[in-house]
Amino acid sequence: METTTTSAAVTTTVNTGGLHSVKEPPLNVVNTALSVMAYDYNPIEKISIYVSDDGGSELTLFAFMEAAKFAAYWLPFCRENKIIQRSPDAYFNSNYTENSETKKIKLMYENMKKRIEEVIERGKVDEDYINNEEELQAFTKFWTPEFTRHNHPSIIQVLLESGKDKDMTSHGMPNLIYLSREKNKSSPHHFKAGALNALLRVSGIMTNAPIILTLDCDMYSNDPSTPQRALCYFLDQTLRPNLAYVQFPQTFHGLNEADTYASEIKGLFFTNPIGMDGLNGPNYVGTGCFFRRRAFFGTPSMFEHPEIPELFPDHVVNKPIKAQEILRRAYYVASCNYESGSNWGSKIGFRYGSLVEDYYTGYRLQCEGWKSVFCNPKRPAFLGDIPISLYDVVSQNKRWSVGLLEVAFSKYSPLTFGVQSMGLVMAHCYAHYAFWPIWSIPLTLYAFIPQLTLLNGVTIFPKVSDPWFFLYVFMFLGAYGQDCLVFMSNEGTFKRWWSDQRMWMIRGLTSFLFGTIEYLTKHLGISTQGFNVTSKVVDNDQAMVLRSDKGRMPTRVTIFSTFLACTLYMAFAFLLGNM
Ligand SMILES: O=c1ccn([C@@H]2O[C@H](COP(=O)(O)OP(=O)(O)O[C@H]3O[C@H](CO)[C@@H](O)[C@H](O)[C@H]3O)[C@@H](O)[C@H]2O)c(=O)[nH]1
Ligand SMILES: [Mn+2]
Repeated sequence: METTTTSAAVTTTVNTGGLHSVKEPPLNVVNTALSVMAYDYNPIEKISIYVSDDGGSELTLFAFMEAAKFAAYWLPFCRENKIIQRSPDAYFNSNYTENSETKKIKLMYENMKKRIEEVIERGKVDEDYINNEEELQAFTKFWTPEFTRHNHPSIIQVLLESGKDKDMTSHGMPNLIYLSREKNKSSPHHFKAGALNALLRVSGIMTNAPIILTLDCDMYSNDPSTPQRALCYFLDQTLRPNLAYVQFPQTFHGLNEADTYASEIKGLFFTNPIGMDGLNGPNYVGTGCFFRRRAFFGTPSMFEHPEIPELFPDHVVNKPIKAQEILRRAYYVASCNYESGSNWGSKIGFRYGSLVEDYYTGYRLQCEGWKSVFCNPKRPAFLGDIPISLYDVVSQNKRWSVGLLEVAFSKYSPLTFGVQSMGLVMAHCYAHYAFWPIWSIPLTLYAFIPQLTLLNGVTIFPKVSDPWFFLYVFMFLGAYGQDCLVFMSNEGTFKRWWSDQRMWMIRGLTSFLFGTIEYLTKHLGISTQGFNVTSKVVDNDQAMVLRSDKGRMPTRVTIFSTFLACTLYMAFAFLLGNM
């Protein structure tokens, strides 16, 4: 697997928590994987797709066994018809031309979908859904009665082997590997960062491509030429050898006109990365990002040795991925205690210690002297699902808040360590995010104090006749005007800006506030909360199932009661003030 100027091996990792077949439906992950398996890349055999299933769900493995079969038809169909939209679900929902060929492939897709949905409905893979001895073995060997999500051995299944497996036109196919790392209660699993590090090692042992794309299960490829676009940067002599990653923006499909919950998060995914691109490069946002494998092993000038030579980023794998020796080693590096006492998570790989492992890893890499690039093509390279409800947005943001504060008050704080390592301006960009949650303090004060003063007859704002009033007006209009202009100049609309402002207030009074409280209680040892996966369903019935999830009710009530209390209080003050 070497890099030449014309082709490079690419590893694509698709993450699914599979934590909940309702929150992260296997069919979505399958669509994501198929969209990248169908990349326009020559030779396609150099692409390997690793699916990390952190929930260890047999349903996900089953879905991928089906997907591997369907891929043999889907890949040549896309290639021969020059299809741009290569996520089957998105393609069949678009305005495609119907003819006998598209009808045939649609029928196959529907059949696959039906089988996957039936298996999900039953909650397990029955024997009549299993096609051969090899598949049967996989299910019976791993999913024993003792198997639980939090306690199970590693599972590695090679579903497609490039070089051996061919599509219906005898053309090559990429590697497709299913991985669910070992889990047990006594070893920390480090959430997504832990899953990504296991992927980094397993892919290192099996194919060791120099370029890695990380993709979440809720984001499919929307443009088959994306790898070439990213590779242009990696092969550019002027950018090498300090370039660690090429980040594409997170873009979403299915936003309504006003983007009610401001899910687009324009500042985070568009405006700020454009600015940071003019400095050392944007922060990593967890998905749609191509990395140079070498960046995970030390600074550009100081190589950090992994434990075994097979994991060196320049190691050449010269055995087939199904070779006994390769598989044995892959299981070894996917095990729970492989990392104990090692540098994984501190000096090597994705970094541990924050719930926003993406922000933290990008930050630490840039502190080490690595650079990054923001690539924002006209046609979005990836399209993702937006959180489906206000509750989801708010709790996602609460999780981010906790993660950001973990960085803000660590020994790697952007204010201290950051300023020393990357300079004042870059450190300021990172600090801006790290301290986001403490905006809850001024926002909460702003939401309550004016009413309090109103009720008590105290004036805190200058009178219209007072010359200071103009300074106040100037600052008010200036701040909002500038924010609105920046928003609108990046393909924004006034309506969406308004939603963005509204959500900022809602976040301030809920996510940021509760995130700060959770961070404080966590650090005082009172509570230990983890990573709650954002749900990815759009189906209403399924959403209802999710809503009735018993354990989550109390947080929802407390989170919204603050906001409700504030609104009622404002209304009350308004009425009283007008009497
Ligand atoms: O223990 C875990 C938890 C999560 N995941 C996966 O991580 C991804 C991201 O989780 P999601 O619930 O979608 O989080 P979001 O808040 O929607 O994601 C944003 O924020 C995360 C934390 O900063 C980043 O990891 C994501 O890339 C970024 O899109 C998903 O594919 C999950 O399956 C795991 O593999 N293992
Ligand atoms: Mn997500």
